[in-house]
Parts: sequence; C-alpha cells; structure tokens
Amino acid sequence: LEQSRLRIEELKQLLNKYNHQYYVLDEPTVPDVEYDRLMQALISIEEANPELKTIDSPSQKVGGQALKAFSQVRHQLPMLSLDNVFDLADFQAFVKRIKDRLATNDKIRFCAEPKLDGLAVSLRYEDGVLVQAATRGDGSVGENITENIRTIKSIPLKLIGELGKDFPHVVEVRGEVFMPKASFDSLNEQAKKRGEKVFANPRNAAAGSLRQLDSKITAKRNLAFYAYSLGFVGEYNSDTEQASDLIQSFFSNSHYQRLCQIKALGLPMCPEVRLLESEHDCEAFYQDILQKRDSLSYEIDGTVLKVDDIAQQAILGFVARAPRWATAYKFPAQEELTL
Ligand SMILES: Cc1ccc(Cn2cc(C(N)=O)ccc2=O)c(C)c1
Repeated sequence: LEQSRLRIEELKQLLNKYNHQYYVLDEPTVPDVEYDRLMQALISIEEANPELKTIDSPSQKVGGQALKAFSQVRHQLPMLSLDNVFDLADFQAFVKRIKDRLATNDKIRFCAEPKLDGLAVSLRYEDGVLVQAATRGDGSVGENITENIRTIKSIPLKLIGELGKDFPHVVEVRGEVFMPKASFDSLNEQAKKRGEKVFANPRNAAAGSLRQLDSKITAKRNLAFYAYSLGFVGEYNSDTEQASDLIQSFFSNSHYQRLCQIKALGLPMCPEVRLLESEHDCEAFYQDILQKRDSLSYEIDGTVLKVDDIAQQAILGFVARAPRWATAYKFPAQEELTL
C-alpha cells in the first residue's frame, strides 16, 4: 500500500505540473500521449486503492458523482458588482470623484483588464488545496459548485509554492469562468445535430455548464477561467475581518502585482491585463481592447478599470454593493446574434 501511495503522490505532482504547463503557460514539455499514459496509470492505481484517492488528484478533472442539488455558501467577503460607465465623459467624472475623495491631484495608477462575459466565481484554497468553489449568487450567498469547478482544466487543484512562505492557510481567488468562442461554436453545432438545447451566447453556455449537477457533463464543456482578484485571505479561525497585516506579508499593495502573484500560484490571468501609470492612459486602453475585441478568443463586454493602489482602494471603499474605486467601462451593445 505504501508503494501505491508514493506512486500516486509522484503521478499527482507530475500531472498537476503538466496541466499547468499545458493549460496555463501554454508550454507543454511532454507529448499528449505521455500525459495520457500517466493519467491512466493514476486512475488505475486509485481504482485499486480507493482509500488513496484525494481531492487534489488530477483524476478529479473528469468529474465525479452527480449531486442531487447544490448546497449554499456564504461568502466571507461579499462578491460585489461593478458600476458602469458608457462614455469618456462618465469615466472622467468617475476619476474626478476619486481624486476629490482622495483629496489629491496626483496621477492615479489603474489596473486595466477586459471585462470577460462569463460568470464570477470564488475559489477557496486551504493549505494550498482547492477545497471549495462558489458562484457569486446575490453577492453574499452563492451555490457550491466545487465538483464542477474541479473539472476546469486551467484551474489548479493545488497552488504552486510553499504553505506559509508563498501563501497562508486560506487564500480565496476570484475570477470569471467563461466559455471560449471556439468551444461555444462546437458545443452549439453538436447540440443542433443532437436536437439538444442551443445556447444564445457563450455566457449562457458557461452558466448552463456550471449549473450541471453532473460534473461529468461540465467536464466536457471546455470551460476556462481568468483570475481577477483575491477574496478572503487569512487563517482558518479568523473571523470575517481581513487581517490586512497578514495579507501584506504575502501579497503586494498593487492590484496588478497581486494578479501576477496569483498567476505565480498557478491560476490563469488574462494576458490583456495592463498596469496604467495614469488615468490618461485608460481611454487608449479602452480603444485598444475595443479594436481587438473580435480577434480575442473569448467574449468581452467592455473593460474594467480599477485603482491599482490597495491603500487608495481602502480609502475609497464601497457605495452600497459597488466599490467607489472601480468601474466597468462598457462597449456599445453588439447586434444580437441571429441563430
Ligand atoms: C490523449 C490526450 C492527453 C492530453 C491532452 C491534452 N493535455 C496535454 C498535456 C501535456 N501534453 O502536457 C497536459 C494536459 C492535457 O490535458 C490531449 C489533447 C490528448
């Protein structure tokens, strides 16, 4: 049994590494057949020794037992929504409100990213292992979709790095689950052939795929994920308050640098994310993303511009459920697809 346990450990580490190389870094170092051989070996040892199967095993990527229903999860930190702006004048008013409240006339650094048209989820890693994933829900309570999230190939089941050195006991990562355009097109083509439900757009297809009680179905939907912020970070026993000194001992005071750290932990990050040195660079970013919109492999409905400095974010706080320090700068609606 000890031999099998060691062999399983070795296979898990190899396969989790290869998954990261293939799905997150896009730099595989072994051929697919080699990956497949190792995966088959892992699955057969786990079948022979079910008591050795663990929740961070890459064999989870194919899905598990179907659920009867989803349980609910209360977010330790609420998942908030974003206010919108639709034109440059609105965006400039947003910046002015920020400057007035910060009582500064200094340039404001922004973390800029495309606004992915998918579903917001929160991933909870304890001791570096993915233990829970939840939808946004109403911002305070969401659905527990852990089994479905585990099947998303670019989401690591285990963080890269060392507990206590690179990450604390509890790290939540928030981001968007989405269905790439190519996956959406082939899913609908297949659905048409089989007389099954056709989805109106990739966002609905992603939502429908995450709401499957049978994670084996989710596993076949080729969903993807990009992280866009931290959620709760701390120790198990701490109450809902953020221990900001603890966060600062692990993560940067720049939102953009935090995203880079999250990427180093193994989570995918949108390649279009930029650190902008001033509010005057935001319009150019918005126009740049707008002109490359059709060439992106995923659907977006605008950009998200966040004050980059964490201390400034804390001063600006939130209004009702939306932060004063961020806005979604949206694109004009695209003509609806006629199916
Ligand atoms: C048979 C087979 C096995 C694996 C894959 C894709 N793939 C490859 C790797 C790899 N090369 O590091 C890692 C994970 C993974 O999912 C395909 C397309 C087909």
